[in-house]
Amino acid sequence: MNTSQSAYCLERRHDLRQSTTKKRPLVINVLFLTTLSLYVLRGTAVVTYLVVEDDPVVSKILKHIIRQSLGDHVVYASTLQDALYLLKQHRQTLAAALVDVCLPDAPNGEAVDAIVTAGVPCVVLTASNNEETRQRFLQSGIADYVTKDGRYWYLYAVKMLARLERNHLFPVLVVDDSKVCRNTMIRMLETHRYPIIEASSAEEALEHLEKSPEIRIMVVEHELPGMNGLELVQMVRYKYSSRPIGIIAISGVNCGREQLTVDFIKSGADDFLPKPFDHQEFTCRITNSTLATEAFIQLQEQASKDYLTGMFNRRYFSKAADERLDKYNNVKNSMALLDIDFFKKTNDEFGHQAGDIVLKTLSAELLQTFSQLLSARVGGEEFAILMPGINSSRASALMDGFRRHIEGLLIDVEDGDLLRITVSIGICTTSGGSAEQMFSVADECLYRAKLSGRNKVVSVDDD
Ligand SMILES: Nc1nc2c(ncn2[C@@H]2O[C@H](COP(=O)(O)OP(=O)(O)OP(=O)(O)O)[C@@H](O)[C@H]2O)c(=O)[nH]1
Repeated sequence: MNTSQSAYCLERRHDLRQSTTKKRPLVINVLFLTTLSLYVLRGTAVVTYLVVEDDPVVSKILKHIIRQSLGDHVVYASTLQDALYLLKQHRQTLAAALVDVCLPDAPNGEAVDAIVTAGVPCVVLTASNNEETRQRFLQSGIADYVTKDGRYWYLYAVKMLARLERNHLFPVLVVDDSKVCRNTMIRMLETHRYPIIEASSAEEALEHLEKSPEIRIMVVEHELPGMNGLELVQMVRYKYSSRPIGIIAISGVNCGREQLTVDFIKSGADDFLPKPFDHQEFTCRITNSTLATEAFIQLQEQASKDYLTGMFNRRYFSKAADERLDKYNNVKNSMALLDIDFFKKTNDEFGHQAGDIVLKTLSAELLQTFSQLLSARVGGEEFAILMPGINSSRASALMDGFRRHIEGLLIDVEDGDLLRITVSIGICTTSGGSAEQMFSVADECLYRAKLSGRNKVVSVDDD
């Protein structure tokens, strides 16, 4: 490429940056029943929550809170009989239940027992703050025990229902050399629907973390054979610094506990819990850690993804591309830059919303076609695809196939308008170089594709 072309490229990149900146739910109303069942669509799966409550005032408050936080799909019932009927009806989709202890036909928690026996995570709602009753239910396998002590407790109970539905996404690694202690913690965690992985030593825990990057919470006993819990926490925070893992340290050692707590927190533990601990204290701390980890994951997502299309953004692409290229050191790697042709016209003629639909459609096509590859939206109407280990001719064939696919696509932009678009693609192939260097060469090729008529693939193999 000559100098004037390069200069044009820079100008064009500048323009592009400027342009980038512009930038079945099922409702069942069963009258006269006061069992509440929620049907919430999460993706394609229908999730049902069951709430059993006979007090009309409490039911009304719950209905209001649930509608605000979980959805608008509520069914009521007030008796054990109704609860059993709904349990049977919705067994396949029941995510969790909120159950009153005292019902007209079940005054001693029989409904709670039925729900627990059916294997549904259960939050008990009760007017009684009796310690004996609390312990009886906790030992029977309920997830939580909430007293009817005002609005904030109802809010908590409903939040807990939602939590129970999501906990399966947060595998917990339990690290303790005592099988008895592990089993006790596992029983508590199971009532909250956490997937569990066990380790009896720090070394075993590290193996699990290496094999299972989806581990989100780690409970670590300090006294372990070999490497101790504190050293394990230090190593995990060092080795997996960007991984979202909530860590709770535990210890039965009394002597020097204050210093141990401080050491753990300084080393990256989020919490410290002295043994022995109460069922609820343990699960509350696990819940807090899960919430913090979930918030961290959301922040990571927001920082790495494009809001409109859900694709990765340029910042994430550059970093992740370099990491992938490092693993493909001595082979040919390719990177493609793809840009929609005359996209300004689409916006001008059909409106910005139609333009957004085009961008979302193209993104979905890219994600589906290149699901095994790293792709991203790197500018307003510009996308990048990294093809590690793929040579120039293969990369050109792949991209030309995609170009033709897009050319043949009819995009429904609502209002009955069906649009056709074309894309121009530049490809850089090289056996060395950083993601940014490849990006720059691919951009020059893209410019040439545009200049020579658009709806084309232009590639360069720089070796
Ligand atoms: N609808 C929509 N348009 C966007 C978005 N981001 C950038 N654009 C538009 O993308 C268009 C890019 O226009 P140009 O850079 O002139 O390029 P073009 O019209 O595609 O022409 P060539 O690339 O030369 O074929 C501008 O109209 C931007 O407003 C977005 O998020 N949504």
